[in-house]
Amino acid sequence: MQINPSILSADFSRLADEAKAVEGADWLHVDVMDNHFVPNLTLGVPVVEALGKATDTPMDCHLMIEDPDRWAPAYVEAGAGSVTFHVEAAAAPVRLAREIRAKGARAAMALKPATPIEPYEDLLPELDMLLVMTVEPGFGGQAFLDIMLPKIRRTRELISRHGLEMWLQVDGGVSASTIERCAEAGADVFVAGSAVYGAEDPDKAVRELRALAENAAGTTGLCGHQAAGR
Ligand SMILES: O=C(CO)[C@@H](O)[C@H](O)COP(=O)(O)O
Repeated sequence: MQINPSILSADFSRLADEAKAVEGADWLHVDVMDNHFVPNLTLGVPVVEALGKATDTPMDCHLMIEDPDRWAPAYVEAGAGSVTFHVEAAAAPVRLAREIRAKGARAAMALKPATPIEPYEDLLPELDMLLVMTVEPGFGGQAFLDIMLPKIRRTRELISRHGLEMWLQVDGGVSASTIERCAEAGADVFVAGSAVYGAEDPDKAVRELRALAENAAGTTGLCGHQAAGR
């Protein structure tokens, strides 16, 4: 059970300090938005490079951009340990996943709420993680979409059926009141923005979310950076 705070909800004028404020986190979730794939604009390669120098927590870069085939490798070179591209934006998802892995990072693929998992079942062995979006991508602080729970469950079933070790991440509206349902449905990596950075003590919020997820799933897995890495 891994908790990845989303820096979209952090104070961008103090990014390095905000990254250090969650050192008990498994990964730092970095939301890259280009104002084309999603209606918001955040940060790019130079900021990821700078963040990597500011924290020991590995970075999980979620690319909400057009043409990830062109840009994703640059995020690995900038220091991302995991790079997620959207299947809706990728021209050649298998080639891209192989390229990310060949460069030494974990390869992950994201699905927007209206994108089903079933057409992509055969791609699962090419991936280290699948991200089921539980809000429409673009903004933090949105309400969790309960209607995504069956998709989380079906995705976990497919992963098990193929005997894969891959992680199943959820992102959007994850909080103390929704994380247990996600864990019960089979998610094991949880992105949380406002629930972490909106808390008085972000690191404590990470620990509390992890405990809720572990209890819900009946696990007591590794925590912190022990669980991260390939
Ligand atoms: O990718 C996104 C939004 O597109 C997320 O990573 C959000 O940043 C999560 O924020 P909360 O919903 O947890 O506040």
